[in-house]
Parts: sequence; C-alpha cells; structure tokens
Amino acid sequence: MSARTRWFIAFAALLALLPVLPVPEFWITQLNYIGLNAIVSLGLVLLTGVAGLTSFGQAAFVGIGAYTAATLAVNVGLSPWLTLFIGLGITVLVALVLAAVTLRMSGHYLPLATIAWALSLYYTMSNMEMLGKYDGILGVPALTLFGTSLGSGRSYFYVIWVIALLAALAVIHLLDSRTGRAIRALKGGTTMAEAMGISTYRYKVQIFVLAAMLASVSGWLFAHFQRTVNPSPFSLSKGIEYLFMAVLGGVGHVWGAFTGAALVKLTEDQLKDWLPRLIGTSGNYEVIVFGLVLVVVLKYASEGLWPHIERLFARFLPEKRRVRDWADAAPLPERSKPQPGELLLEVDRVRKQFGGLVAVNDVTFQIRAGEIIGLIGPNGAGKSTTFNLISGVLSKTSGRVSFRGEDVSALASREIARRGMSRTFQHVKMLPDMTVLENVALGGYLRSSAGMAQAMLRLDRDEERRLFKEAERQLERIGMKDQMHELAGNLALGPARLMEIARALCTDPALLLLDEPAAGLRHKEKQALAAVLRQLKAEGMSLLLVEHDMDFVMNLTDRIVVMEFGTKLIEGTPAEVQDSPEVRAAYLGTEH
Ligand SMILES: Nc1ncnc2c1ncn2[C@@H]1O[C@H](COP(=O)(O)OP(=O)(O)OP(=O)(O)O)[C@@H](O)[C@H]1O
Repeated sequence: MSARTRWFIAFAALLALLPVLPVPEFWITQLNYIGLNAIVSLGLVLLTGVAGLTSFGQAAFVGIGAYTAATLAVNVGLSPWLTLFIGLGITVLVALVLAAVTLRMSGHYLPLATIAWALSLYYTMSNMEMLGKYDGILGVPALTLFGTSLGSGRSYFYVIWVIALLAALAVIHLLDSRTGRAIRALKGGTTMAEAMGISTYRYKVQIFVLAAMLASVSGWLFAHFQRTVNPSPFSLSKGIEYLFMAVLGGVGHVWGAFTGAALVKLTEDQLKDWLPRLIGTSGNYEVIVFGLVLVVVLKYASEGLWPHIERLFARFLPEKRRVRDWADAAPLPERSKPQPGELLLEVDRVRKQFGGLVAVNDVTFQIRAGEIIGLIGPNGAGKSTTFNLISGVLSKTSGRVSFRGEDVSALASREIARRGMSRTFQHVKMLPDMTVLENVALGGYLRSSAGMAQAMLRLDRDEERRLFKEAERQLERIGMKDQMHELAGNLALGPARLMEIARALCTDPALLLLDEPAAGLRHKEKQALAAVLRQLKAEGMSLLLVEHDMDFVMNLTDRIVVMEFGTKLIEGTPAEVQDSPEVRAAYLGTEH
C-alpha cells in the first residue's frame, strides 16, 4: 500500500470519527458545506485544471440538480433517490446541448460562453413559476435510508463525505488511465492528441458532462441538506467562487479542490464576522478580500496551494512511483503489415496555399514498404507543411494522398493514425508533467479501448499493464528504458525527441513520419538513432524523415526528395542527390 493510500484511509477514518466525537454542530455544518463545494470544484479540476477548459458556469448545474430534487420531491412526491438520477439525466442533456454549442470555441470565447449560459440558466430558474421564482421551493424532505432519516447535520455529513471521497477516488483513478492520459493531452493543444488517434472534441464533451454531473450531485445533496432551494446559490458569482476554490487550491490537483473548498468556506465565514466589525459597516467585504487573495495567488503560486502543501510534506507524501507489474502482461494487438516493396504512400500533386503563398506546389512522390525516404530542402522549402498534409494535420488545397491503397486526402489526422501512419513533431509535443513511460503509453491509445467508466471503477488494470508493457518495450527499443520513470518535462531535447519516436512506435505504425528526429541530438545519440532507424527498416518499417543534418540523411536513406520554394526539385538516391548540380546550387551549396 502506498503512503498516499495510507493517508487517504487515515483521512477517511478521521472524517468518519468526527460526527461521533463532541465536535460542535457549527463545525459539522462547515464541513458539510466544504464537502458540497469540493464535489463541484472536483469537476473543475478535471475541466479547467486537467483539460484546460475554463468554466464560470458550474453553479448553474448545481442549480439543475437542486431544483430537480426539490420540485420533484415537493410537488410530485418522488423519492429523492430517484430524483438524483432524474437530475443527472437532465444535467447530461443540458450539458450535451451546451457542449455542442460552445466546446468548439477556443481562446477567450469558451469562458465567455460559460458566463452567457450561466446567466441564462440562472434567470430561467429564477423566473419559472413552477420553481417558485425568486422565493424558490420550501419544505424539501430530508433524505431517508432504509427507513432512517438523515435529517441531522451529523448523519448527513456521512452522505456528503462518502460521495465526496468516492468522487475524489474516481477522479484519481480516471487521471491514471488511458482516458486520463487522453484528457491530459487536451491541455497542450489538440495536434499531438489527434495524431495519437484521440478525438479531442469527444473528450472535451465527456469531461464537460462529467464536471456538470458532479455539480448536479452536489446540488441534489444541497437541496436535501438546506431543505429549501432558491436561485441565489446558483448565480454567476457562485460559479466564479467555485472556480476560485479550484484555482486557489490547485486547479490541476484532486486534493486542491478540497483544499480550496475548505479555505474559501472557512475564511469566508471568518471575514464575514470580522470585516464589518473592523470597518464599522456591514457589506460583502469578503468578496473584495477574495479578489485580492486570488490576484496574489495567481502571481506567486499560479499552480495553487496544494502543490506547495505537497512540497512542504514531501517526506510524508512521497511521489507515487509506478509499480512495474506488467512483466507477464499479454502483448497489445498488432496490425497486419505491408509486404516489402508494396506501394505504401502515394503523394499525388499535393498543394497547399496560405493566402497568396504557395507553401507546397503540386508535390508528387511515393514510398514503398521497407524504404527510408528523406525529405530535405532549405528553410521554408515546405517540408513540414508537406508532412502536415500527409498526416492530416493540415487540409490540402488540392491533390491526393493515398495510404495502403486508400484515399486518405480528406481524413482527419486521428483517422490517418488509425490506419497506421504515426509521426513526431518538429517542436516536441509532450505532456511534461507525466512520466516518460506514460507519455509513450499515450501512443498505445488506439490499440486499447477502456473508457471513462471502466477507468473510474478501476476495471482497466489488465489493459493498463498491457499498455505499459508495450511502452516499456518501445523505450527499450530506443534505448531509454532507464529513464521511463522520469518526468518527461525534465528531459533534454535529444531524449525528448527519442521519446516521441517511442510514442509513435507504440502506435504500431506501418509508416513512421519523423520531423527532424536528429535535431538537438549529440553525435553519439545520432549514431544510436541511425542504428535504431536501420533496425526498424530491417524489421520492415517504412520511414519518411525531414532532416537538416545532411550526413545523417545521406547515410541512412534509400531515396531523397529535395524541395525548394514549395516545389520538388529532384528525387533520387543519396548519391544522385549529392551529385546533382541543381541541388548543390539550391541547397547543398548553401549548407556545405
Ligand atoms: N500556417 C501558416 N500560415 C502561413 N504560412 C505558413 C504557415 N505554415 C507555413 N507557412 C509558410 O510556408 C512555407 C513553408 O514552411 P514549412 O514550415 O513547411 O517549411 P520547412 O521546409 O519545413 O522549413 P523549416 O526547415 O524551417 O522548418 C514558409 O514560407 C512558411 O512561412
């Protein structure tokens, strides 16, 4: 059992004891509110901290859960245990509609959109006759379980905290899974995730819905705790407060949600008490203090407080090192590979215009299975753009790309990845706060299938072991097995590039596209890389590489395509290219 698991059990045990100890009712109530708020903030940890989608509107989902519970219990007489699921159903529907409208927005538009729908939902709830308008709904019954009333603060404490801790556990499990890695990949832009076969939009929607569901559960709990529901706790300002809790606590960390919820609740009450006495008049002065605190936290502890708490107690909270439990795991499925010499990739008059600039001008070439092809040319020749056109990252202005006999010209990059084309990037794209092994395991995404629910319930462990075994195998292949537990963000450029190759190999590709793989590598590392690439070729792998290091390309490739000003200048063997006067003039002449 890890130290963190022991702490979790100790924390849960302490919470379980509190209501039976002579703790004043006031503190039990405070803890109940902290638990309710933490459940909502937990959703924001996933949505904002992990996936990078800022929402100011979570309070509206709390409102949906609370109003559904209140109105169905008071006006229809339904069992609260039934209204929980009805509330979740309504929340999912509303969240799906909002996701469809807003989640394709980027930059500042998404947070603005969340403000817009938070206001809309708030005023809808406030103006509906059947929801009691601004007066709300009174007389919400207490929860009962097996005939026992959970009406007292002390018994309700257990309901709130069992749900809060189970939710925390589910989120911890989710983050340490295939789906979790995919969600974490959303934050750094979508290109890399899509190249690994991940539908980034689908995951954004899933996370949005999950965060809304957590908020809705909190609302349901709130309705039966307060026994009355009115619109004010579901306003935009409360939505901002939830975000504030998550950011203050540490928006990327599960326990940050709890830290933030506790700090905000406790200081809010103290400030409400003290500030009017200090200032001499009453008013919502605590909001001003919170605003100032947030500015200070964002300036000096932008990750929030939890990472600092972790560092402070590092001795008692050691980093969880992944246990190597995959030695006897079954291998992941492999795709059928093309026969040597088979036509693999056909690039036919591919063109890309950026406004008036023709970056790629009707370029044509082919790759046969088992070949290593080099794509070279001076800076700005259009090599990376050609790469992006082949791998589906950019759409073509005209032309056609066929892969294994199939026209893939119009396919998204994740669909092309699914067909067996994998790539690395000119500027390394990785998840710096995940280990090297986890980054490489992301490459196995399409070879595995466990979804969100399986991850949360920990039913994905078998598949995880298979993924890590494969990731370790690929790291061994590339000579980086010893670094598998290191944080990817700590790697120097050379090893980071190698890690990208291992990740691409983890997809089990039929064609590997490497964008300047030798850039930043030392001489020895380059030799090792060339040896690995030759070994891959010997195993039947086909490679297309963009490279600036001429020696590297000349000694490694079967054929070379030279580009200049977006146009293919010549194609031939390394010797032919080296001897070409045109190439000397256009490229080698300037390089050598
Ligand atoms: N998104 C874009 N919008 C406008 N112009 C672009 C875009 N991407 C590339 N270009 C232009 O297209 C041309 C080809 O760029 P590309 O990056 O493909 O060249 P390259 O051969 O890969 O160069 P390098 O070796 O420097 O990476 C350049 O003139 C570049 O400025």
